[in-house]
Amino acid sequence: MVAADGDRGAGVTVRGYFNEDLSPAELEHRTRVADDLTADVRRLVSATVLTDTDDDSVAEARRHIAAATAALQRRTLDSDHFGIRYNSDGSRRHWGNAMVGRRNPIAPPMVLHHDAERTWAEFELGAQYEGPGGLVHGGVLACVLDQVLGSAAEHAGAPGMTGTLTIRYRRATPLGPVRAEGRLDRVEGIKSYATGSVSTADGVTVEAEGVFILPRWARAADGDIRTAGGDA
Ligand SMILES: CCCCCCCCCCCC(=O)SCCNC(=O)CCNC(=O)[C@H](O)C(C)(C)COP(=O)(O)OP(=O)(O)OC[C@H]1O[C@@H](n2cnc3c(N)ncnc32)[C@H](O)[C@@H]1OP(=O)(O)O
Repeated sequence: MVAADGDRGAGVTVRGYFNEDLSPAELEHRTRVADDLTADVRRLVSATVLTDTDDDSVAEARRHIAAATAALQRRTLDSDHFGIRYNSDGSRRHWGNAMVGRRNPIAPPMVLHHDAERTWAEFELGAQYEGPGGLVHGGVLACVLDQVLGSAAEHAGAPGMTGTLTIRYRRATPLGPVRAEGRLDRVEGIKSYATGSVSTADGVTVEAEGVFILPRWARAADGDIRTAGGDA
């Protein structure tokens, strides 16, 4: 397996992979703690956008937030990012990921599902993802599609870093429930081509195609990267 932020051998350094073998009970516990905390902070973010309360209430909220931040900072990770933490059996945790990270309140979150043909997620993009008034920010939609297309390629066994992502905004996406889906169309050597879309109840709003490229360091670490196990 890949070393933690270290020399992968043959001069290959892989940043952001950490081996931490967690027992099933410990993993279940950490998952529950992460989900509960992150859900609370997401509610806080939403409330921050939508509050219309008085100054005293805002000051009160800020004191509580400062206390909460200090409590969380009593002990922190050794690194400045969560990275991809994995067990020796190949199971992985991308809990810091901006789109799917279960420890990341910025993530909507998207919970990805896979079948033989596609990867998809149904989730809510609320007030904190606003671009034009009442509508989802275009950059957020690009981020969503980057993740879904990249994960579709990865799940189909052809992972890669986004080389090129082409987005077509067909019509505006109102804030609220959305569905995102992607599929791997073809593989040419180290390049995977994926397509996908975002839709609402009224139909497709955004289409995308992406080229995902297995980077040099992963080509050197080929067995490890391509055969890594599922996410927790
Ligand atoms: C693995 C774990 C993932 C796990 C991924 C899990 C899902 C993740 C979903 C989120 C994805 C992200 O956000 S990824 C983060 C955003 N993306 C990045 O940061 C990528 C930054 N760029 C890079 O690291 C690099 O430029 C790469 C990896 C894209 C390519 O570099 P390289 O590996 O050195 O490639 P190189 O040998 O020069 O070229 C190889 C072939 O690819 C072509 N090529 C090179 N760049 C591009 C490009 N941008 N768009 C199209 N094609 C390109 C070349 O013409 C060549 O074609 P030919 O001559 O052979 O025909």
